[in-house]
Amino acid sequence: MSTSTRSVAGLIRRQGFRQFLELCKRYKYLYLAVLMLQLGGTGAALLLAELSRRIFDGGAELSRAELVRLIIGIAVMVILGLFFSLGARICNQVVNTNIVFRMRQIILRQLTNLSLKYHERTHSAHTQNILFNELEVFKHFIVFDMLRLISLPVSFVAVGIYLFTVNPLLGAIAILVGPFQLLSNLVMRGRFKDLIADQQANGGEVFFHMDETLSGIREVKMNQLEQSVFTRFEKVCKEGIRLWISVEKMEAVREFVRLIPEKIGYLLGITIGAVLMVNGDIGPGAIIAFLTLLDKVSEPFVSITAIISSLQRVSAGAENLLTVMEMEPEAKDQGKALPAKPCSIRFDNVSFAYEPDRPVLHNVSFEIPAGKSVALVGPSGSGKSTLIKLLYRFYEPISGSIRLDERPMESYSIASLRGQLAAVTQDVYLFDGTIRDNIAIGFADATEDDIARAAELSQSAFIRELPEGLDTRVGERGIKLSHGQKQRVGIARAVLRRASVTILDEPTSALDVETEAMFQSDLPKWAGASTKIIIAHRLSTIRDVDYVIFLENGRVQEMGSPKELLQSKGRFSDFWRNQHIHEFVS
Ligand SMILES: Nc1ncnc2c1ncn2[C@@H]1O[C@H](COP(=O)(O)OP(=O)(O)OP(=O)(O)O)[C@@H](O)[C@H]1O
Repeated sequence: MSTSTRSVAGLIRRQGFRQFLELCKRYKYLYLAVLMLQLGGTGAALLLAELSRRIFDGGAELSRAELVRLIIGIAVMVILGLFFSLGARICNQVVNTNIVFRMRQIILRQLTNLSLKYHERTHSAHTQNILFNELEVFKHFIVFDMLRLISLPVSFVAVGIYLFTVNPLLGAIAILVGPFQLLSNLVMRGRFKDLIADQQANGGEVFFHMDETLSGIREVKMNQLEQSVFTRFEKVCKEGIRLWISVEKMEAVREFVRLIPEKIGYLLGITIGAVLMVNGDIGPGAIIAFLTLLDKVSEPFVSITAIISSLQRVSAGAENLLTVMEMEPEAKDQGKALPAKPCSIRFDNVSFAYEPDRPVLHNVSFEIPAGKSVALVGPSGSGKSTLIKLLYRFYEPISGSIRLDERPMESYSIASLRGQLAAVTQDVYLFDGTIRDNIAIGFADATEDDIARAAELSQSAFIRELPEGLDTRVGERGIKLSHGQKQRVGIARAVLRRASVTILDEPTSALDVETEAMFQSDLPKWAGASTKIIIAHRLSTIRDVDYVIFLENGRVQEMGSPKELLQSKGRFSDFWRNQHIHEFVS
């Protein structure tokens, strides 16, 4: 982490930080209400001190009526003070709740707008850590400290002036206590920031371990990894305990240092006040006022101390959050709309690499005429899925171009491009909702007829047999459905889209032979006239396609109709014979 990022000044200059500060503007009236209530509280405290001073200075000379009036005044100030603090607390909580939820919305929106590249490179636990741990650090600053920052100067000046008028010497002591308290922020500043950064990193590790264990719970159980998972997690937790205790100790030491000037001020005030009183320069009321208000004068400095500490926490502990906020989101709406009709696809010398020095595609060129079907075939890792990712514009080619209907794909908006692509993958992701929700995902206005047709064309007869039919809940990731049933729902989803391009990543792998055959023969019916790209691992899937593109090590080795390629006895034919000898023979 760079020093500039970790310095408070560097932090304030950062765009990610300012974006959150902007959020505060929305709540300016609530902040104002809190400010007024806090100032009301300071006013009540001042009057309380003044009334107390009058009682003690008046002593035996006060008439009964005056004494009663002063005591009633004190009672009113105490009650007002209570109500001011109640009101401030409620407003504070309203701001707090709003800001936390809005910050979550901002961060989630930013995360969903970031490219797939970011998400493929970042562990989901890391992202969750940002959403929870780092956000918590930020929230504390924005919600609590910002509010205190506003009321600080006013109460300091008001109380300071009052004490000065009561007695300049006592006033000076009270005012000087505060600035000395700021020194506590210098205590182990660098070490404090290092610890906070380590603490946040450890928070990320905790999330990482929990996420890995729970996401892979089936593998953990099948391989009896419970103990080793627990042992590793225990180590991370021990480190967490060490770091948290170290931070708390450091905070305690800083608090101790902060209290020293306050206590010295208290002792000095009592001593000097007593001398002045004995000499008859001030009455006992002045000392009472001093003691009542000493806290109030130093309060702003206590707040500044907390704010600086909080900023130090943010600058060291919210680095990932700020980095994410400053990333460029996908510009999904720039460009013209891709027409809703089957389109031709042309790859011209496309090369691509995920990592700079590891090319995955080399000068890939092919063309798929509009409405035709093409099978992408090749050994594992040859780059088939990568071609699809480029088509979705999840990544950009390093060189070469991809054209849709003879126009560069960059000329179309990403939103319309993705809207015209329908993909069915082997591993269909179902959201926790009903089957109907999962089929109609992204199509809020799909009619019952559309959904029923999609279910029918995807051979999803099983839905009718479920007691709640389309309203059956599928559970987390569709856990309540079999693999084949999930795939049918995925197919129904694609059918509903009526997209220009249909992409099938071996979608029938989990279907029984009979259903697969029906599915294949119905392909033209459900995929309509769309251009079809099929990633194939089984000969049965590609028998009827118009063209086959055989990829190997990121290069197109052969192209042609399935029959031609099988007859030519080239690389594709060899590959197929080796991989699918039984199917081939049959
Ligand atoms: N997100 C990624 N980051 C880095 N490398 C990747 C990423 N995704 C894929 N690769 C690499 O790119 C190469 C091509 O992968 P791709 O998934 O396109 O192959 P594939 O032909 O679809 O394989 P399969 O048939 O096994 O699905 C592989 O070497 C793979 O390791």
